Amino acid sequence: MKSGQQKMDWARQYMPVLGSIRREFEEKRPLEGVTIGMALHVEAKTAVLVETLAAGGAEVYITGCNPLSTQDDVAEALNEVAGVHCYAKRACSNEEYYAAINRVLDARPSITIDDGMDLIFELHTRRQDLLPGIIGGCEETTTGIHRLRSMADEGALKFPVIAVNDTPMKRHFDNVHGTGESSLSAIMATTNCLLAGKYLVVAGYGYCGRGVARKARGLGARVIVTEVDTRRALEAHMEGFAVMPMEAASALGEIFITTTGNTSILTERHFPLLRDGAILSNAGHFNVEIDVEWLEKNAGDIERRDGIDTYVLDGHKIHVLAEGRLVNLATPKGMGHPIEVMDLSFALQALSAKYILENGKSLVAGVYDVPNAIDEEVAGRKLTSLGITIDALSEEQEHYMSAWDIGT
Ligand SMILES: NC(=O)c1ccc[n+]([C@@H]2O[C@H](COP(=O)([O-])OP(=O)(O)OC[C@H]3O[C@@H](n4cnc5c(N)ncnc54)[C@H](O)[C@@H]3O)[C@@H](O)[C@H]2O)c1
Ligand SMILES: N[C@@H](CCSC[C@H]1O[C@@H](n2cnc3c(=O)[nH]cnc32)[C@H](O)[C@@H]1O)C(=O)O
Repeated sequence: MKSGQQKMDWARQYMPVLGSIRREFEEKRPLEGVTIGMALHVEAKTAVLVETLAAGGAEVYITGCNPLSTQDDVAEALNEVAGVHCYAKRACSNEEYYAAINRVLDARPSITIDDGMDLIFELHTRRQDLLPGIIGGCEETTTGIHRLRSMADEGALKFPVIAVNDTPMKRHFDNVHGTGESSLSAIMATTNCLLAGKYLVVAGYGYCGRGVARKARGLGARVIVTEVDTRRALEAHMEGFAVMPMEAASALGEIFITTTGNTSILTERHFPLLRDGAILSNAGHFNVEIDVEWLEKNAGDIERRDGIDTYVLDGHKIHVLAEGRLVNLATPKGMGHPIEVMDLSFALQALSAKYILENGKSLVAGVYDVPNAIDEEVAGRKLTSLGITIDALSEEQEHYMSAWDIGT
């Protein structure tokens, strides 16, 4: 077996939820004749989602959603799956990246599945001619949904999109546990540095940030949190983390992980304050949380290793991992989120794609929650796969929970 197929085989065995959906898809073929266009991180777990959609009868066209996260052997293996066409390539240029997005759109998909909204952006700008053929889309990540909501607010969004990220079965597991574990393991595998006892700065205490902060504390790091939201800063404080502005944290931190989805978190204001040998990484969105562009232009000297660029500023070394792109996916050692976590996220994607096919035509353009029934179904399937049973409300309890006239 070739390495890409071996990776898919490995992932498949820890994806019981998607496996159960695949068996149903094979039998009922709910996506028969549908063309799906996708831009996701092309690696083994994504490949298992793709083969599940193809098993449901879809013709799938896929490319990457990040120039550094594609695993070429998996891309090759995907091209051998019947009904699948994969255009992703690791370390592609910006031009190649958008050319591949356009090849996916050339297939005239009626459903889109995005991670970061690059397909939908292209459709609403340079490929508007294809909009009438779109039934709807699904979006995987927080920043993609921020962008979609801004489009919807301006009346610019032209079809319904399911906000897969925002449903509990996604963000409470993928963003918290997935980003927490995969970012730290990628940093450790890339640097071989110890976390125990180190000052580790987490920028942003949202779903991703709290996962990173908690798991880093579990490994013995001294965690500092930076925030701009008063309530989240207070939550971090009461969880026992030190909270301070980034300028103060810059002088203390030994490892930095940005998880804000915002821009300009570590910039020329902070670089001169950093300790010699500080390690900077991003687990948020795109390559704008750390101002790598400024470092590239202003560093006295630059040394490049596999997954680590070292910038020398006034004799101080600043190490940036994965060119400031998602550290858990874009470092050569980054494998992305753990398989079991992506099993949940991609089960939601498969069921949401089916939902949008069945219901998209009756929905007006806008951003929609994953239907609660799908969220509950994924949780139920996961519990079943674990052999865990839970209690059910009795009639008396159901009545009590919905009554307003029963007091002290
Ligand atoms: N690496 C991954 O695999 C992965 C996984 C899931 C999500 N993401 C991405 O991570 C980012 C965060 O996602 P999330 O679900 O945690 O979002 P979130 O909205 O829950 O959290 C982001 C937090 O960052 C804070 N923030 C914003 N600007 C800040 C600033 N200047 N300084 C400090 N804090 C600031 C916000 O107040 C918020 O609390 C998004 O871009 C998302 O797309 C990455
Ligand atoms: N395309 C942007 C968007 C952020 S990706 C963040 C998303 O990646 C997803 N993700 C994380 N790990 C994996 C993985 O291993 N395979 C596929 N998707 C993943 C996860 O669900 C999360 O919402 C960028 O590359 O900067």
